[in-house]
Amino acid sequence: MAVPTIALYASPPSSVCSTPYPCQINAHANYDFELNSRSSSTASSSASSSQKPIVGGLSRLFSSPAVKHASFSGDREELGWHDRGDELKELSSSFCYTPSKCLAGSSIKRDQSPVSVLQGQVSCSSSPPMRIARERSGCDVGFQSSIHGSFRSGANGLFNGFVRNALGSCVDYDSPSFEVHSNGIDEGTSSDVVDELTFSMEDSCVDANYEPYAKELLLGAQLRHKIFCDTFVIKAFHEAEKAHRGQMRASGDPYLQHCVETAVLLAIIGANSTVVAAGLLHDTLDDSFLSYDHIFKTFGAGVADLVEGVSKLSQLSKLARENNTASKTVEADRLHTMFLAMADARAVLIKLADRLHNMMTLDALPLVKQQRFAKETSEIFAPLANRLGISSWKEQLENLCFKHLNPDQHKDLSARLVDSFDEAMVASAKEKLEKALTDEAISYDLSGRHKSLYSTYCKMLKKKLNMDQIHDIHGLRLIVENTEDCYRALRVVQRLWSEVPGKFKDYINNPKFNGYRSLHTVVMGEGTVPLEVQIRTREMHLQAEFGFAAHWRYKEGDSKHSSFVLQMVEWARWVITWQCETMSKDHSFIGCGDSIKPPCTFPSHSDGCPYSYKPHCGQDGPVFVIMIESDKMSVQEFPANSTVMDLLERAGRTSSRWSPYGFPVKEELRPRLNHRPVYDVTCKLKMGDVVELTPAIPDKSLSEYREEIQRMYERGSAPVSSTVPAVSGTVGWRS
Ligand SMILES: Nc1nc2c(ncn2[C@@H]2O[C@H](COP(=O)(O)OP(=O)(O)OP(=O)(O)O)[C@@H](O)[C@H]2O)c(=O)[nH]1
Ligand SMILES: Nc1ncnc2c1ncn2[C@@H]1O[C@H](COP(=O)(O)OP(=O)(O)OP(=O)(O)O)[C@@H](O)[C@H]1O
Repeated sequence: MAVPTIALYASPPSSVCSTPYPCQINAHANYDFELNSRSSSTASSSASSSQKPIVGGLSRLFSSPAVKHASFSGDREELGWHDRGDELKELSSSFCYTPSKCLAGSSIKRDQSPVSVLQGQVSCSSSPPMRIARERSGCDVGFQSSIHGSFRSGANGLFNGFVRNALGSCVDYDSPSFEVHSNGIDEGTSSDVVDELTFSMEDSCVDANYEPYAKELLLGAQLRHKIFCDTFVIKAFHEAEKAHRGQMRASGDPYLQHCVETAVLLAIIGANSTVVAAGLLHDTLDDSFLSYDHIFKTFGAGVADLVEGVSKLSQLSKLARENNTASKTVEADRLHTMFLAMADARAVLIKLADRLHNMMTLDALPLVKQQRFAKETSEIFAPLANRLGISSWKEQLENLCFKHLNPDQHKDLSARLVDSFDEAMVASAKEKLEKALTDEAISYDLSGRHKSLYSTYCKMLKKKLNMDQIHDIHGLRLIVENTEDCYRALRVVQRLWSEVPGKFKDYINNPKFNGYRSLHTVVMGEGTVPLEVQIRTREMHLQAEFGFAAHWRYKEGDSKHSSFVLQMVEWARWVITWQCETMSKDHSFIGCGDSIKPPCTFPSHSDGCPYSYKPHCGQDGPVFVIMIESDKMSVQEFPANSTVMDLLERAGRTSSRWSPYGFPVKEELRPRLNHRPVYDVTCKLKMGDVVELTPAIPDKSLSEYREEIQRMYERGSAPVSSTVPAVSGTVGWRS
């Protein structure tokens, strides 16, 4: 059995720097279980000699006294981490059976699907590259103007707000992420922002006065992805280094390492330099002296807003974690929606990367915290990654949660999957199919994946199957040009291998109720291992990724979502896919990415498709607000344009402390909106607002409180205890 190798070390540094494709970097099969430890020796031996010392060197340097311990924990998520070589393998769950083919140079064309970028799948096509007739500039202009037009036309709608946020990721569509100008800003950034920046090349100098560990971190990142050679990103590294200097994580490692790993995760899925820079700075607002204004002045609104967005998401996540909100299905769903709606979709992406790295390094924390984070991750962040279509992150998050929450099952299934997983078989099946398709002159895009440990576990549970009955642990997906080619390709598959009886499904002639179309068959590959082959056109594939038949909805099952939620998720997913695919483009691969690119208009249904829905830009979606009452948090849904008064009325209806008319019985019970007192209860609620309803002082505590004050005065001391807040008259504790 072939043993996977460490993803990030599989390609020589030069190729990593020049080809920022996930598939090229992730030349491995990543199983987040025992396979990792079994593969570690192979992994390290396959690492290039110039890379190996980085891990060793870092570990050495991290213990250097040069790294000072900060007086505060530094990590807002209370997470510790440590540098473990094998954890780096978890940076992607994708694998490439024949990575060299992807890199084989200009003679071999490669179609990189945007979807597969995010799914971490590999798609290499050989014989004639598929092309979509798409006038690049015309298409982009159409796309941009149509979106601009739509969100401007209904500025009041919440959905429009979301669209505007989402659009933030699209407006620099054509900016080449690696072209850096003297001001350090990506092309495509508006000139007025550029004018405001205080960036200088000197600041970005790699030879800045870094501690050795920081230098190594930067170098290590540069070896893994060329975006870290971008001066704008280096500048962000520089700021992050300054901001977090001396801070340590619970593991004793420098805090900066977490920032770099978060940014590397983003770079690997194709995020541009703005997002990667924000990834480096993502904790600076909360955990350092840096202010929004400073980030704004130094990096522009693009980065500053993203960092602020991540900070807000972190606060919500903390609130939810402390209140165990995510465990309630309805509220968890509202939280997902809120996350997507209140922030630029890219801020969610950064938060996910931050959480993924934290999950990878969870072992440094006490068990109880490990459990708490794993639980929240499984309830909030893995589903979010699923909704955004970032399958490789979703799988890693799920596998890590599984490991922490169900260690016995995890261990057991890991051991069994190690024996059943046969990467070599899939690699040779893929090669064989490629050759046969080329002989038949069928244009194709072929990708492969192995089912993740957790997905296998869930399928076994859900369908009450044992492992031998799961037929899609190994799978190939073939995307061809038209329906006729689907059937031609099917015949090729049937000629090559024998089919498992009863497993053929023709969802092209008989689409599923949700519109999903594809041919499925299971064949016996070489040996006794079944191999699932899915065959579809690009159009069918887009339908299976966006909109009605989207994979995230298929995976979530029968959940009933409002059309607002559905649209929001699809928008976010589309925006991120578009952005990452665009940024992952490498100009040396002609035609790459053009085959299964997200469509210029959203969503991607064919004309007249009954399942298609269009974003209703004038639609006012609901608002989700966090309400904290008597120390209990809930996520409440309100119609668009609701006010604080509406919230008070709703709270009043369920609280004995309120008058039958929905007004507070006691005047002092004033709400606080985002930590500030509300003076005007007619102010509108916004997505993600946090409203605290100051609890009434129970008579008992009030009298205790008075007694304590009395005692203090009797003792001649003022009430300075932090547990005894200052009072004004006889009213509440807070204004
Ligand atoms: N996006 C999307 N993918 C789907 C949908 N239905 C099926 N699939 C994909 O197709 C695969 C196989 O689906 P089916 O052939 O219907 O298989 P099944 O009935 O679930 O049976 P098993 O494969 O044995 O579990 C799934 O594992 C998914 O990857 C759908 O509605 N949307
Ligand atoms: N045969 C296949 N070839 C390539 N990719 C696949 C194949 N089957 C599923 N995928 C993709 O792999 C990712 C992980 O899917 P996963 O294995 O968890 O579920 P699934 O196979 O789609 O569904 P289920 O578990 O219900 O069978 C998804 O992005 C999915 O679209």
